[in-house]
Amino acid sequence: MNSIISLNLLGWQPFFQQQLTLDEFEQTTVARVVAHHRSEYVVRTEQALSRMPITPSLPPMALGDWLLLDGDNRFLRQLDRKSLFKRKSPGSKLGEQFIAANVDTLFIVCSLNQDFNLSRIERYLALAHEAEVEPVVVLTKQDLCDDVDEKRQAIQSLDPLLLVESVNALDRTSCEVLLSWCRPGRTLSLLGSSGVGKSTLINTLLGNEIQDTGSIREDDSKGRHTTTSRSMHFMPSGAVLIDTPGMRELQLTACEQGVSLTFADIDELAQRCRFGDCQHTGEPGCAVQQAIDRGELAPRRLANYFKLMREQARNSASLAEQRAKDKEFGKMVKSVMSESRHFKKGL
Ligand SMILES: Nc1nc2c(ncn2[C@@H]2O[C@H](COP(=O)(O)OP(=O)(O)OP(=O)(O)O)[C@@H](O)[C@H]2O)c(=O)[nH]1
Ligand SMILES: [Zn+2]
Repeated sequence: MNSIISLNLLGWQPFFQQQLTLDEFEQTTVARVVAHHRSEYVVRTEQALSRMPITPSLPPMALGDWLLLDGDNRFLRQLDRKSLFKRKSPGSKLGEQFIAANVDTLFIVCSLNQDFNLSRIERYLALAHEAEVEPVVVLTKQDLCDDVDEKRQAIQSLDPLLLVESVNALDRTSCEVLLSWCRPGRTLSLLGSSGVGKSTLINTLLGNEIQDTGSIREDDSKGRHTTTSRSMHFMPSGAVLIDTPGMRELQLTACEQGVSLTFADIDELAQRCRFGDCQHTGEPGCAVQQAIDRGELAPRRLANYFKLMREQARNSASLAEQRAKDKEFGKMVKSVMSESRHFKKGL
C-alpha cells in the first residue's frame, strides 16, 4: 500500500533542488533512500516505495541519500550530500560503512542522572562536527534530577554556542522545546548510550501517528502484509527521523576535523604556543598549559582531546592500511590474471 507524500515531508530542501538541471527537473523523478538492506535499497518517491537491487553499477549509498530516477524508475544519478555519518565496518574488516546521509540535526541524548558525562558528549560532538550535522544536546530525565541548571551550565561551558535542552522524555509537553528542530523538510537522528531515553524520546516525538517511510509493505499471495524495515519515520510535526542501530552505536572513525572543531578553543590556544609542533605536554611557552594553570581550560577537557585525537588517528591509520592492502590485492589479481592470459596464449 503506497500513500502519496510531498517531497517536503520526505526532507527535500533547496540544497538538493538546485542540483537539478531544467531537463532533469522536467524529466526525472526524485527519490530518497528510506531503507538499506544487504541486497537492496528501498527508495521513496512522492508517489510510491520501490526496491532497488544493489548492483556494481550503483554508487554506494546510505539511508537518507537523494537520487534521480528515469521514467522507468531506473537509477540515473545520486545528488550531492549535505552530511554523512560513516563508521568502521564491524568485525575484522576495516573498511568504511555509510550509516546515514543528509541528516540536518543530531540530538545527542544524555540523561541527567548516572549517565551524565561531559567527555562522552564531546565524543558525540566530534561525530556530529565530522558529519557536518548541527548538534543539539538533549538532556533527559530532568524529572529525576535536582541540579538541572548546574549540569546544563557545565555543558554550556564546553561551548557557549552549543544548543542544550533538557526534557522529561516521558512527557510530551516538556519535549515541545525540541519542536523547532522538527519542522517539515528537516531530517533528524539521535545518538546516546543505552538507557538514556532515546526510544522513549522517539515515541514521545512521534506521538500516536507513527508512520514508517522505510517499511515496504506488500501483499503476499494470501493477501497478508509484510514489513521489512523500520529505520525512517515521519514525525507529526513534519520532520523525518532516522533511527537505526548503526546510528545508535556510532564510533569515531578518521575524524580529525570533527575533533578539532569540537575542541576549537584548544586549537586556538595551540596557535599561541611558542613551538609550532608543541605537544602541550610541558614544553616551555605552551599556551595550552598556561590556560590550564590559569583555570581557563579544564584538565579533563585537554585529556579528552588527546584521547579522542589518538583514537581517531588509530582508526584512520587502520583505514589507510586497509586501503593500501586493497590496492596491493588489486595489483596482485591483475598480475595473476595477466600471467594466466600469457600462459593460455603460450599453450
Ligand atoms: N523519569 C524518566 N524516565 C525516563 C526518561 N527518559 C527515559 N526514561 C526511562 O528510562 C528507561 C530507558 O529508556 P529508553 O528509552 O529505553 O532508553 P534508550 O536510550 O532507548 O536505550 P537503548 O534502547 O538501550 O539504547 C526507560 O525505563 C524509560 O521509561 C525521562 O526523561 N524521565
Ligand atoms: Zn602547547
